[in-house]
Amino acid sequence: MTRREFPKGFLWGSATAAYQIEGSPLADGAGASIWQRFSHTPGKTVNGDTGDIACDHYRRYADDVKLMRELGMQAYRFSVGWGRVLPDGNGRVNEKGLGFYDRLVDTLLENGIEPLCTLYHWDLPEALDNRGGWLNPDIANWFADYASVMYRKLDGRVKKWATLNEPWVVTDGGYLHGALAPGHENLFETPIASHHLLRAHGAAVKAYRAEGKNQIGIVVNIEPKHPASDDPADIAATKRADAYMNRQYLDPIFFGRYPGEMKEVFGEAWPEWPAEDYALIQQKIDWLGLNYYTRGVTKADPKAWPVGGRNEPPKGAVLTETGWELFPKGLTDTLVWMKERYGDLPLYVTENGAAMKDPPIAGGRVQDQHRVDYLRTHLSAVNDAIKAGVDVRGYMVWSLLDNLEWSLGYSKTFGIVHVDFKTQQRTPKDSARFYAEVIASNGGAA
Ligand SMILES: N=[N+]=NCCCCNC(=O)[C@@H]1[C@H]2[C@H](O)[C@@H](O)[C@H](O)[C@@H](CO)[C@@H]12
Repeated sequence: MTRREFPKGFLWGSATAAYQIEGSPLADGAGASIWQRFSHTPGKTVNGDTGDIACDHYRRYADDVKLMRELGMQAYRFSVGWGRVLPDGNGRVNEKGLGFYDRLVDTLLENGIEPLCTLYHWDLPEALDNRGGWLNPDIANWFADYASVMYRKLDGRVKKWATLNEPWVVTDGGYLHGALAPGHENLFETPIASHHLLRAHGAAVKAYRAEGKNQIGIVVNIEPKHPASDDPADIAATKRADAYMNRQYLDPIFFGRYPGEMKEVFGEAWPEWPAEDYALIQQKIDWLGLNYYTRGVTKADPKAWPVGGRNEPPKGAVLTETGWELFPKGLTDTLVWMKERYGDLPLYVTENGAAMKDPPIAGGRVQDQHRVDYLRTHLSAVNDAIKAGVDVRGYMVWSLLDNLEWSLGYSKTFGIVHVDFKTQQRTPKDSARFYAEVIASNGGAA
């Protein structure tokens, strides 16, 4: 094993999301989310899987925090179920829902684990979706009001906030391709939802500056886009794919403008926006979260909405169970690119992991060597970015637990801890043992 030095104080942790692990979606006065509705709509998820129970984390959180401590975790990135706290999406606060996150944060701190809080991880209150959701310009204020409720309750104990998780997936999955809640397939709605997500992000950051005393950022999924060949059509499609996924959200935040290719991508569906929107979106942020899984290889294809290019991993590529190419160098390249394009602000890898075909439990072990190898190569890639001068401050493995992989249900498992969904028994996999060694050696075991 090569010794890999990570900076002193590098933050090692794991990540999850409310709807994927909590269960009890309507308990204690919680309001339904769009994922409650979507997962209960026949045909929307594999096997009709829902988050009704999931990992039962709403009730088992104390044991899960204890498990994090046993693994030596220093941080835990979780998300808040907006509807649990504001059942109608705005207005009255559900104190019991807020109380869950209050207890979770205290339990984490009592166990020496830093809480990182994501305000929005895809589970919009159904009540707000019924009023247009991300298509209603008022959602920027709804989101900022909800964020302020959370700041008042948790800021100080939570020192790192993220407004949104992966706005690209929210819109590409939820408004364009219909694969995710709320399940729309509408080219015209997609850029409108994106713009309102960015305005909501800006409004929440502005609200934080008025009363927060710590740090706030945003979490984006980025993957390097490479042309399938040197055919000019492939190269042009790759540029559009890069703009659409990788630059569409951070360019407005850092430069106050969308990438020029967006007009090409959306054509007549691409709207114009007023200058004051960009001023709101451009609120200064303190840190950036990168969710990295894979790279994209783009092949020109006029039928492939909306960039006119489809993802085509090269022959011989090794794929995970979700069909994503193993490409750890892309993590190094992306971290370097983010620093060079957006400046030297603190970066955190807020998600990185893989769905692998795990062997069944045998003798109390899950020998997920593929996942160990994935983590080892990607941690090495993070270390390469640090050596290249990128200010990477932490790494959160996706995910702590096997959980509800959205529309794929429980059929795909990303956890370093196995969950038996019949008994709710947690079993650390070999990858959890490996990760515990990595943490204990500050990366040396990678
Ligand atoms: N081709 N291709 N491209 C890959 C595009 C990745 C987009 N999906 C994500 O990043 C989601 C993120 C989410 O936060 C989490 O809630 C999900 O459980 C994980 C695993 O799916 C990842």
